Amino acid sequence: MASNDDFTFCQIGLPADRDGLEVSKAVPDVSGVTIKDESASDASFNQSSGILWKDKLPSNGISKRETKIGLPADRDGLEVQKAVPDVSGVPIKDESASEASFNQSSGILWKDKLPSNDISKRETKVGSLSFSVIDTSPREKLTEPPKQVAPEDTRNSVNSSQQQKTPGRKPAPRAKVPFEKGYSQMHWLKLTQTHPDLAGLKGQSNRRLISLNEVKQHQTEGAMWTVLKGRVYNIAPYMKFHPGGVDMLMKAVGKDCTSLFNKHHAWVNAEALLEKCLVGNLNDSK
Ligand code: HEM
Repeated sequence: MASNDDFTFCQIGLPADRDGLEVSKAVPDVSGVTIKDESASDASFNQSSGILWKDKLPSNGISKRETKIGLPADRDGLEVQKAVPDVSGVPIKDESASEASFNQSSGILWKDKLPSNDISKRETKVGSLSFSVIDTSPREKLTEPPKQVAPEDTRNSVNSSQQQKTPGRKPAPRAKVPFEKGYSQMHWLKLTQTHPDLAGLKGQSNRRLISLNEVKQHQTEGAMWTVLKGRVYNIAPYMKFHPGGVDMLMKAVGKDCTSLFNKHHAWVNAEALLEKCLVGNLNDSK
């Protein structure tokens, strides 16, 4: 095959691996058939001649046939379909359909998104092979050169299509702070497993009820208490490990930070992360 690039070959009837589809697989009995680009020396498409392709059969073959489409056309707008005659019962349909899709059940491999009046289609039969050559380039293209679009217009049209894709609001930028060496989340996990008393309980139970007033009194370097979802934690040891930075976490000290926490990362599993920092439960009554 001289140049597969010029054609789209389709197997009708037997939905198969699209990528692996070759003409030899789709038409098993036509080993003598070659399909060549018109410009034999140059494998590329010859725009000036407007010849799209021709198919030849060997001298012992039934006939030789050339198919031409009159005017040069947009290469991208061309499709060549090959049909296996055994499955001629399967209709080649919907070339003019308004949607491009692969329909497994009908065996149609593709259709193009073009209005019906834009398609010129020729069907030929050579021996056991039938060919459809469809010129899908819009008619006006053949007569009129493409309209020049002013650069400003192009920009506008790009912008408008981008606007359509972009949702109304941009998501808030992430505010993660690069961690200091030795203060990654992995290091924190290790510390929670090795440190004997991160909460600073000094033997006290972590089930006792703590008032908000007591929480407020713990704002020193070694004991920074906060309330999160009804539990009181000493977050002092976690300060430098907090991915949002020390400054952010400092806002939680001495008060109930539940709403702040949820505002920034409701998905974070603080119960697990701060398990070893638990001091007690908040006493709601006071
Ligand atoms: C008190 C317990 C807290 C814990 C255990 C905690 C834990 C975390 C974790 C694990 C992350 C990384 C999230 C991710 O990668 O998706 C994070 C990020 C962050 N945290 Fe916290 N945090 C706490 C409190 C707070 C508070 C009170 C604030 C705000 C005042 C805050 C502000 C942030 C910010 C701004 C980020 C970066 C967000 C981002 O990456 O988009 N955190 N925190």
